[in-house]
Amino acid sequence: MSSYASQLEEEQRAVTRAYDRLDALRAEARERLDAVRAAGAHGSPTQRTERDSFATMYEDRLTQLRSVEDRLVFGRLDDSAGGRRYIGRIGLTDKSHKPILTDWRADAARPFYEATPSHHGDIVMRRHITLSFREVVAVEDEVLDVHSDQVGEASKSGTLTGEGALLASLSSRRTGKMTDIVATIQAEQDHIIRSQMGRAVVVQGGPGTGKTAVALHRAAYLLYTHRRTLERSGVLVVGPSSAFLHYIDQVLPSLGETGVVSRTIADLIPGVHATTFDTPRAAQLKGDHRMANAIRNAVSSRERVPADLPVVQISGIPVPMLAADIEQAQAEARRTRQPHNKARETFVKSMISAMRVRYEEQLDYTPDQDEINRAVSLLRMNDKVRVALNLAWLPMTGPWLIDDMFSKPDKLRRFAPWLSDEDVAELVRPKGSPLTRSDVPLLDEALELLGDDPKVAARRKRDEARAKEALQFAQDTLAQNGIGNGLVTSQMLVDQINGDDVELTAQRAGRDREWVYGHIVVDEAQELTAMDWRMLMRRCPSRSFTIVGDVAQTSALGGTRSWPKTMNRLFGRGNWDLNELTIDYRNPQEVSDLAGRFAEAQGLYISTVHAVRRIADAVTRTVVPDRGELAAAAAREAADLAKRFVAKDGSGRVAMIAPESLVNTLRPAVAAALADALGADEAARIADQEPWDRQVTVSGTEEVKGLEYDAVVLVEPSLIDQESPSRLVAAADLYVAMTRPTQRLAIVRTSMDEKDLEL
Ligand SMILES: Nc1ncnc2c1ncn2[C@@H]1O[C@H](COP(=O)(O)OP(=O)(O)OP(=O)(O)O)[C@@H](O)[C@H]1O
Repeated sequence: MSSYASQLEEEQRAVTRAYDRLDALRAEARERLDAVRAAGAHGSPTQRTERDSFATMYEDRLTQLRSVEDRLVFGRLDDSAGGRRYIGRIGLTDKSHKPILTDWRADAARPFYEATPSHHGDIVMRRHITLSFREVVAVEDEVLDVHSDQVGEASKSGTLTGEGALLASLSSRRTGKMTDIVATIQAEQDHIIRSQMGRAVVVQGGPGTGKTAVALHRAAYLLYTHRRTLERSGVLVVGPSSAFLHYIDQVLPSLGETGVVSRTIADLIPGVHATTFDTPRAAQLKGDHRMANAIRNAVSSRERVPADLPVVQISGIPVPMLAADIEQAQAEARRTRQPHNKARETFVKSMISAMRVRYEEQLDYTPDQDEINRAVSLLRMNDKVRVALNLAWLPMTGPWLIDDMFSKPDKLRRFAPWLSDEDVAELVRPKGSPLTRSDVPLLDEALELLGDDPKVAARRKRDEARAKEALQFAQDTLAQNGIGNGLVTSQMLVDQINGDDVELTAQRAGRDREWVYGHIVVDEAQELTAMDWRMLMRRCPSRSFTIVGDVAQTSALGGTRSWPKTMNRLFGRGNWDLNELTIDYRNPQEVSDLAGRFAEAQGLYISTVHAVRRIADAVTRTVVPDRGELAAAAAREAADLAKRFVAKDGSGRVAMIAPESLVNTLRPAVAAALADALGADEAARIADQEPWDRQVTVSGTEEVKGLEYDAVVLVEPSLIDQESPSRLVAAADLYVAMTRPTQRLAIVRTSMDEKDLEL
């Protein structure tokens, strides 16, 4: 047997041992679950609740143990004393608590990602283990201490290499789902993943440098390291679009973390889902931080002294509503510092009592309590009083306030006096228009000032009471039974019963607008406006953020083009750290160079990136004489690429990125070309796929943010440029489009287009 084969065999034994242990733990959890279920619905209510809690706990444990099946073990560290530790997705120990596998997030796993020949501590060799299902198919060694014996051994057995594992993972076909990178996290990425919680960590990096990957692994790392805190408060991941959230949704579960809430800004408020978009200019105006004042003005305009104040007859006595009483009652209500709708209760109470005093003043005797009560209830029921009180302090819902403000130009001008006439014209829309993506932070601001729906408040109170009761119950159960057995810790039971399980936390957080998260991860953060940021800051007052983005890819007019400017304002100088990622793992060098040159020529500030792979024919160009031939040529190109990259097993992705005005013409052309090139059945299979999971797509530039494909067909770029709201936005959008492919970039354009824009 060759020595390489014997190395594989040796590792197979270690890997089999880890899987055997995993199987045993699964069987144990399964058995316990069955036993609990078999007990059925018998016993006292206390026993039943106890059994339910155990059942949920074992189910969760089973889910976790199942989710780590793929690539359970991927590394090994050898130390100078001859010790070995295997690195994997989770930590495992044998029955006598001896370690079998070290969790990638544990401190002991750090050198696997961070050790270098110049800084390796007592680690002398790092081994990458590649599995196919449960079989070891490759091992590669990096020797960190050149003086150690392992150098000779590794070179003898042919396992000595450098970046094979990384390059293999980068060249694999795209599946439409992002995969985790635990096995190949690079040192500059690891440094960010493991950085301290409690501060704002900003990650700037060019396209494909792993910002998204790093942000998600950091979330998993923080959940592991600060589980106690984050289990209670939860982690929120904010992404640019639902398609993007679909793309990343398997990364955290594959790392054993299922309890994270992921949302776009458009659906961050429970029960609200904005599906329409403003024009770029309107979105910019709405994103301006002064819009917070506009909302405040809109609310306070409903706390005023009406011009006509009524005098009402109560038991034949004229009772006036006085401006001075209104002012006094309003001051009292404001002093409560409660939101508008809640503070209104104080206002009304104090007004009724002021009017009662006015009533009493008219009498030449002292009324008894009955008479006073009668007068008060007559005042309360009086229509004129009710109308005047509403005019003085109107109860409102958030959506109504937003709708009202944007459907009345006079009001908008009054609440936002900095807007020009053109701005107002850009923003005004018919009453009853649907809520847009850029309305959402304004709505959130309004809800903050108005206060929540009373129903939501009541539910929160109930939840709190229930959680308190459950805690007591958990403590009693533990005291009576004393549970554990290694599989489930007593703390898990308390959390489980108390509803502090991460998954439950996520569910509760997701439906509570006022939920305060322990950490927020923001991806494509350069696109957020000042109002978006306000919405996120409210959700994490501890200011523990991971913020990743690229200021050269900003396409929102109100987005960020300089991190210091935005971050100093949000967190204060010195309270945030800027990290930079510099290696492009996605694009072939030829694509990365072309995109970089273009962006620079357009005046974008771009991060320097170094692409790690070369593919000689990565960029191709097709020029047709005129627009009449464009669709057919582009569709042919897409079909050729589909033939090459798209497989029946669902792997392989091709995207056509085109000017918005051509998308509707291109879609049928691509469908027809696919049928020609791949046959009707295969074309139909692709057409039937869910839009976010389709193997061949046609879209504008906005939808492809953060995503990646094996091949991209970029159509008529100068038209994309012309259709953009500004030159910089156009440049950023084209930069994004060009940097989506992992293998091929095909540019298809007319000769006119070629003259208009150098690329
Ligand atoms: N250490 C790594 N090992 C293996 N693959 C990696 C590594 N780092 C990044 N990648 C891969 O590189 C690709 C690009 O990563 P990612 O999408 O996180 O980049 P990004 O910086 O967010 O890009 P963009 O700004 O263009 O959205 C992904 O397929 C990711 O899995």
